[in-house]
Amino acid sequence: MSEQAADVTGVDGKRDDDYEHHGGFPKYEAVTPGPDWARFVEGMRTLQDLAVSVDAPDDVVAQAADQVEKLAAVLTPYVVPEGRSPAGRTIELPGRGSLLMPPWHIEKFGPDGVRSAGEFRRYHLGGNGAAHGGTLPLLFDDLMGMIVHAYGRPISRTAYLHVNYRAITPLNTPLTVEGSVDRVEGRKTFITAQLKKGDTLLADCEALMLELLPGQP
Ligand SMILES: CCCCCCCCCC(=O)SCCNC(=O)CCNC(=O)[C@H](O)C(C)(C)COP(=O)(O)OP(=O)(O)OC[C@H]1O[C@@H](n2cnc3c(N)ncnc32)[C@H](O)[C@@H]1OP(=O)(O)O
Repeated sequence: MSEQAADVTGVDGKRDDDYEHHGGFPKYEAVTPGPDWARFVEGMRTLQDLAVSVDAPDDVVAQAADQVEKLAAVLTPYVVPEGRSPAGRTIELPGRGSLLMPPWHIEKFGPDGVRSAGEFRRYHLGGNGAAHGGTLPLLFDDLMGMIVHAYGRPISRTAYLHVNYRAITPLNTPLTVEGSVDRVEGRKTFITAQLKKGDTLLADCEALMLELLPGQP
């Protein structure tokens, strides 16, 4: 696995030193994992979709449970501390290679904003074919973290995230989410973002990201 430091020099000229010393955050570095990581993550996503959508006979469920337990036993010896797994740090993969994140890919990343595109899958189902309402704040919150980082602001945490649900968010349909910094006031970064299907607004979001003080978790 090769590692490279993320470029954390932003529009206000803040460099790695500033980045590393704000808050109690570990430094995350982008990685390019081995060739099977992408296949592993996509396979796990398929399993997540299946785990929430099958109604299989007991003997089939028993077989699946046996195999899942074997797989967990294979992986357990390799658990590492936060920030050391490729999950969440593999920029080129959907959801940065993290199962927590919807499998969306970054299309634009810079001080003028971040845009990401993808689909919600069966795993994200809420009811009646629509994405679960809780998946949208997850998508927006992760986007806010990327926006504040791409803008060159120091490590910040979400103080509030206000989501307006404007229309049903469908599954298995190409969507985009995009946002940018509106204004900065001291420690506060105000950001707005929109989730769209084509030109149709599905949801919009306003967030306050607060720069962490030294030592804040
Ligand atoms: C590559 C790696 C990139 C990593 C990016 C990470 C992104 C992570 C995004 C997240 O999801 S973080 C997880 C969700 N957020 C949290 O768990 C945060 C929990 N809350 C806290 O830790 C503290 O409340 C927080 C650090 C956000 C603020 O605590 P402080 O004690 O430093 O702030 P304080 O209460 O003194 O408020 C500072 C200012 O912000 C204002 N403020 C704080 N919370 C507010 C709020 N909720 N609404 C409006 N204003 C708020 C507050 O009024 C005040 O305004 P003024 O300076 O004008 O007086």
